[in-house]
Amino acid sequence: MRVMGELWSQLGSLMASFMFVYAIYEQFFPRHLRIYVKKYTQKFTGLMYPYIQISFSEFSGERLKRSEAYTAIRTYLSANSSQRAKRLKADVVQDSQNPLILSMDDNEEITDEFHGVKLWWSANYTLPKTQSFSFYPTSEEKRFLTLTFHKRHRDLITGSYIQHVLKEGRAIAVRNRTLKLYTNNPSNDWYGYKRSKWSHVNFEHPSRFETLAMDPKKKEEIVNDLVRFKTGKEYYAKVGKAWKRGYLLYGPPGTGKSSMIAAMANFMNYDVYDLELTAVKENTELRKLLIETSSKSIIVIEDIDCSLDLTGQRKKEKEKEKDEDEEKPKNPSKKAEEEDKKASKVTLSGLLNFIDGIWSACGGERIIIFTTNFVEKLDPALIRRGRMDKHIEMSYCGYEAFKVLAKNYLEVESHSLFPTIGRLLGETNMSPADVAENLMPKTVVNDSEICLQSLIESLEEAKKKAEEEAEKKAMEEARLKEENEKLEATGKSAEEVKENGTVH
Ligand SMILES: Nc1ncnc2c1ncn2[C@@H]1O[C@H](COP(=O)(O)OP(=O)(O)OP(=O)(O)O)[C@@H](O)[C@H]1O
Ligand SMILES: [Mg+2]
Repeated sequence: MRVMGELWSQLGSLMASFMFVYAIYEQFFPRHLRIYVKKYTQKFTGLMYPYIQISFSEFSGERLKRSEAYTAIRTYLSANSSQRAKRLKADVVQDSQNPLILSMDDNEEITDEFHGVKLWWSANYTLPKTQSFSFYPTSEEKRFLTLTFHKRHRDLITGSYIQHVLKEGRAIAVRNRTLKLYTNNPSNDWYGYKRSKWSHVNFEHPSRFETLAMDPKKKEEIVNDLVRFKTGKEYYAKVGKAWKRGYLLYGPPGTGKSSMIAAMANFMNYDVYDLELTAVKENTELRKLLIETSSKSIIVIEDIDCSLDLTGQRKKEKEKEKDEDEEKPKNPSKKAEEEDKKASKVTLSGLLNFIDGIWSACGGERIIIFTTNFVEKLDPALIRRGRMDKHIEMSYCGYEAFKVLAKNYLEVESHSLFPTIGRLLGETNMSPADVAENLMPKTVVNDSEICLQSLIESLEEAKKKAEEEAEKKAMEEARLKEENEKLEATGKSAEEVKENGTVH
């Protein structure tokens, strides 16, 4: 004990002398001299120190994008560290197959071995230069992983080991992958505690191509297109095109546009980013959201005609509004507020840049899908080929599509009522959603005949309704035609009639 006590006191006085010398050095040595000394000390220790260090930062560039290498290495180390590291960090990921994820804690070090060579990995972080007190991690905290190895193994490590780690990390990530459905947060939440532009939940949609009711030829064409895209990395590189593809899904409500997106995601094993454009204030925000999406993903903008002021129709309406505005002056402050609201929205050119600007190539392997009920309303610039490479029409239920639904819902592949249904489907428009609703069993007993009969009744009703509406329309047209003919006969202009009342 006495020896220990003496040792401590000697160490204490040594530290005190060192601090004293350092204080004198700091005080009396000019700054440029100190830099000089530091430079040569580092050079000298570099000569003596036989190890090489490589660091991998969490974010590449100016914190724009999470580094893919960092993520892959972290995954590799998480898979290996739980046995080797002594201080582990536990993350509970609720929506994962394996909810408890263990990884090495900050400032912890683990060893790895490659072809008999030993190397060290450590997880580190640096704090921001200007510190302010906060309960939450600041956005300036920089995390990085450091790899240390002996300099005589430089070629092996930089040549094969790092490639091995990245490959393994990516493979582990694919094996553990559960599909995610992301939705964008309002920009006010981007820099708070959560610091996240996208929120996600597990994507567990049951829709598959097998359950999708549509023309089998069309379905096969889409599946082939997707396979070509997935396996086309070299092809896209060869022709100098960014590795992405745009689909425009259009058709009446309930024809399976959203179901098609889910089927695509399940088929490709891609995450889905459901982009709510109305929550995006401006074009720069749109770009930031895009950069934060990962590759192997589908970016979806549903009902594009409703999300934005992008349609020719709406532009005209806006012009009309403008004219009206000029006529009756509004409360000026309210008007300014409204103008401001309009100005802070995403524009068509912003969206075009989002789809095919240079930023959209970051990450690659991405599919962009727009859906709309009214394709004719969209600005042609938005949907031209090259942007939306493939236009897919989701139409009313045909006979082939009905057969898929009957098989899925009733497990029936043929029935004596099928021909009647086929004829009625050819004569009237009914969405697959409505057909599917009729095929759902109404009682606990799953009687396919009752369901098919109910579908026939609905189809007949729909047909009758459509015929009545067509008759009404024809009568209205005939009345208008007659009125026009009378007008021409009297030689009066339409304006005159409007002013003086109807023609008799
Ligand atoms: N082609 C289809 N194949 C199988 N089921 C379908 C199909 N179309 C619609 N359905 C059924 O109808 C429901 C609604 O379809 P979905 O949401 O995909 O339509 P939508 O075209 O996206 O409609 P909206 O234009 O209103 O968004 C789905 O949950 C699905 O059960
Ligand atoms: Mg939909």
